[in-house]
Amino acid sequence: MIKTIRYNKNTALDEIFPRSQFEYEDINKKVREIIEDVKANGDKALYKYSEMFDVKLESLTVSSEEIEEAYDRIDEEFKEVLLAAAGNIRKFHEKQVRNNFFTNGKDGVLLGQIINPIEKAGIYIPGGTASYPSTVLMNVIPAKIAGVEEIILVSPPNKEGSIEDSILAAAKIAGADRIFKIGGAQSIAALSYGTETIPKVYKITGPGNIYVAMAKKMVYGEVDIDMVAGPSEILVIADENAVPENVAADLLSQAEHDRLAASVLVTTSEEIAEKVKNELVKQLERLPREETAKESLKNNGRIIITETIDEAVKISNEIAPEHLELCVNDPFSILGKIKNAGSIFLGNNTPEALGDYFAGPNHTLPTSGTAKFSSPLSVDDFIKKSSVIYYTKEALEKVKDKIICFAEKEGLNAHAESVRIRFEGGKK
Ligand SMILES: NC(=O)c1ccc[n+]([C@@H]2O[C@H](COP(=O)([O-])OP(=O)(O)OC[C@H]3O[C@@H](n4cnc5c(N)ncnc54)[C@H](O)[C@@H]3O)[C@@H](O)[C@H]2O)c1
Ligand SMILES: N[C@H](CO)Cc1c[nH]c[nH+]1
Ligand SMILES: [Zn+2]
Repeated sequence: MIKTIRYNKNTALDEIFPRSQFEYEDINKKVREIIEDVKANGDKALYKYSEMFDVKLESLTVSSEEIEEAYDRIDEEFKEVLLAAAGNIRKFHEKQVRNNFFTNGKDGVLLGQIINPIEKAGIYIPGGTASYPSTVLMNVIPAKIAGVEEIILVSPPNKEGSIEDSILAAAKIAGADRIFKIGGAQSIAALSYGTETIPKVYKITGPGNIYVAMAKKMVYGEVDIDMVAGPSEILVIADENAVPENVAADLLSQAEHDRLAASVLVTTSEEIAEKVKNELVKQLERLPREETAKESLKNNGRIIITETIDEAVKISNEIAPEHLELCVNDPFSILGKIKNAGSIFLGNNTPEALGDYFAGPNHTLPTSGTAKFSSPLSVDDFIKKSSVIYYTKEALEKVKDKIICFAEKEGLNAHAESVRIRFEGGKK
């Protein structure tokens, strides 16, 4: 069910953990066709794909009455949980806010950087095999803090043709502006090109399955995207102090997301490796999503045994997991060696699920090794910067010859002339 590998210095890292390339080429082709179809045929294509993959729809729009009714229907206990989680997420993300800055301008030169929110953002909330109100909070709250004017949320409808109450309630709490019942690659195409019903946005954020992740990759350039946040991943580094029951439970917490999710244990302890393996079998049986988790462990599950924690860290840095748990005696002592990971969880009492729902940092994180070059979703994803430059004539005169020299070296005489003309009336 899960492969065990003994690492030694000669083992190639791509032998240890080749992320499953399962059906990727076929999916790629299919996603491209869906995007082209939506681009050409708008809503008509959306209704067609919704019927094909999800459910036949009468309308794509969720009305504000439907949102209010859903909010009223959810139970009080869950409402309080949503509000408390939203509070933690807001508090954490408010620390990410950047300010404009300007130089003092005393020398006749004023330089600065001003921040503007992205005006329209589209947020994808997965909904195919599970419902993710937590992802609503994680995406909408940073957009709201950044000051995005129009937040458009899309999510696939359930079999009854509606969006779960919990998603709509979370959207109301977080402050989404409009909600549409459409999922998959077709919804990403709709947000990228616009249709009769769905507005085109400037940036799309939010995680999803392989169809969604590939579609986001393909529309990048037409719109901006946050990252490739695909099937979930967890890597646990464990020494002999780890608790096998906890480690197994945490590995399964991500395996249950998707048959292409990845759960990896890297440990220096043979005993922990064996015990975690046995625990996985035991705990799997109790899971309602047993089949998904089992398939995920088969596709992308690994137990890797190393000699040292440094080797474990090296492997982890190479895999660059979405979530990394450090279940070792002194997790803080190895934190400084971690180079590539979306979110890092320290010690035996910090389960990954704490980050998924409640602690405050974002759970939309880079997957598939992209933590080597990208970061968790943040307020930064919903802003953009403009530079500001102001010179007085005296200040420009001091540097004019240098600019003219530079422009002429590049053979761009119109550039040189645009500076010269301000001092010599355009004559050489
Ligand atoms: N990284 C994160 O922050 C994060 C957070 C939550 C969930 N996730 C991930 O999001 C994903 C959710 O996946 P999901 O499937 O439950 O929901 P989803 O909403 O991502 O995907 C459902 C959609 O996939 C499309 N689809 C399904 N089968 C298809 C097919 N055969 N051909 C074309 N399109 C098809 C349908 O349009 C459907 O609406 C999981 O991989 C989970 O790990 C990631
Ligand atoms: N673990 C997911 C990110 O990979 C986020 C999530 C939402 N709900 C439960 N988990
Ligand atoms: Zn999760």
